[in-house]
Amino acid sequence: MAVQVLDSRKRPLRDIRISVTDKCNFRCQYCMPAEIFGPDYPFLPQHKLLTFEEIARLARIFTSLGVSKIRITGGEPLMRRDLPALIRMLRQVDGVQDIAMTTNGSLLAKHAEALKAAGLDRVTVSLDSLDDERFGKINGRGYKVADVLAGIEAAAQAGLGVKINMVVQREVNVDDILPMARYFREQGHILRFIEFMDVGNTNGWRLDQVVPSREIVEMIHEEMPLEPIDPNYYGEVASRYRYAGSEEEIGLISSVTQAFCSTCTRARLSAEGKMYNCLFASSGFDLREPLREGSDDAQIRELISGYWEQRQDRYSEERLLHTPGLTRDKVEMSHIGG
Ligand SMILES: Nc1nc2c(ncn2[C@@H]2O[C@H](COP(=O)(O)OP(=O)(O)OP(=O)(O)O)[C@@H](O)[C@H]2O)c(=O)[nH]1
Ligand SMILES: C[S@@+](CC[C@H](N)C(=O)[O-])C[C@H]1O[C@@H](n2cnc3c(N)ncnc32)[C@H](O)[C@@H]1O
Ligand code: SF4
Ligand code: SF4
Repeated sequence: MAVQVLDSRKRPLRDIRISVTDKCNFRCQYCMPAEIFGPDYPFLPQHKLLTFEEIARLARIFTSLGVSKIRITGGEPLMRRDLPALIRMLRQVDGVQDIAMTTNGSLLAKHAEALKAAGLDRVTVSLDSLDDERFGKINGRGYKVADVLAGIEAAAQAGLGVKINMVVQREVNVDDILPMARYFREQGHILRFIEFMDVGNTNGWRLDQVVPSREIVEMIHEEMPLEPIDPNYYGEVASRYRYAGSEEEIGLISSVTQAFCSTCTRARLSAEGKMYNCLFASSGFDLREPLREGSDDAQIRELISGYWEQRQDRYSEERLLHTPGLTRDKVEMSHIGG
């Protein structure tokens, strides 16, 4: 029977987001700008990555503390070899109710069936534009929209649940909001609009580039009337809206204009085995050393619960109080996976 561990603001630990690699085949400017993440960038060497056995062991310990939802992420998680083997191991962990993966979709067509067969429940595919030229610039490597759409199609065909994530930036892809909404409504997939966030230290974030969710809702509502609907579960990141008179819906992830820290139940595990209590944390808590130095499950469980219990993080609620220019050092998004 799992024990529910609470942080200093009484928030339970429910989700663990596991990054399986810090590498990616894309170079999205808002996450891994090519000028920083170049050929000499010191990505993690293989021996520093948690093995699948180590990840599965940690997952068992996390579920004993109340976690029931696992999200696999990266970097690009499909860059990690033999990912279905990890999914198979996680599927066998008692207490895991939901295994999802966030991916850029470019390699998904090849792997969707094997992932489903291994026990993956659903994928969230990131796509910021349906226009090839714009998308090629956004992903920094000229990848085509068709590659990602093929991945989405293959995932749906394989029987995986599918959602789409779109990061919206004022001077980049506001014109894509309506075409994306129309297209994914037609396809029957939930599209979620994410406010551009100041993750990491290198993505050149500016508040004036953030398109507030309210504005996105108004824009869509004018063409396709929307009505708000209740969250699916406590602490859901996205606010949900339904196209009036239908079952089709969209989501808005408003980390900048309507922070949701007060119900944040998410811990993150980096590919090298550090636990982070916030997407914007400056440092993580190393679990790889105790794993490799022979600590038993009870000792590691104690370390994890202790680290969660002292958690006070609520970066997004405080963001706009920070003095410009005095920002703190933050972990990179590609390191802990969003
Ligand atoms: N600031 C902040 N942003 C988050 C947090 N969790 C997710 N996000 C952002 O929201 C985006 C969407 O996250 P997903 O992983 O698709 O959302 P999710 O809540 O796991 O989705 P569902 O399980 O489908 O409800 C991420 O890529 C991040 O950019 C969080 O705890 N804080
Ligand atoms: C870091 S990526 C990792 C998984 C995979 N590579 C992908 O892109 O889906 C996870 C999510 O974070 C989102 N993301 C990255 N940088 C962001 C930023 N600065 N603001 C908002 N969302 C961001 C991406 O769009 C993606 O949906
Ligand atoms: S958002 Fe995802 S696809 Fe884009 S650079 Fe980051 S990790 Fe890669
Ligand atoms: S900013 Fe940190 S505490 Fe707030 S919702 Fe995001 S991860 Fe959770």
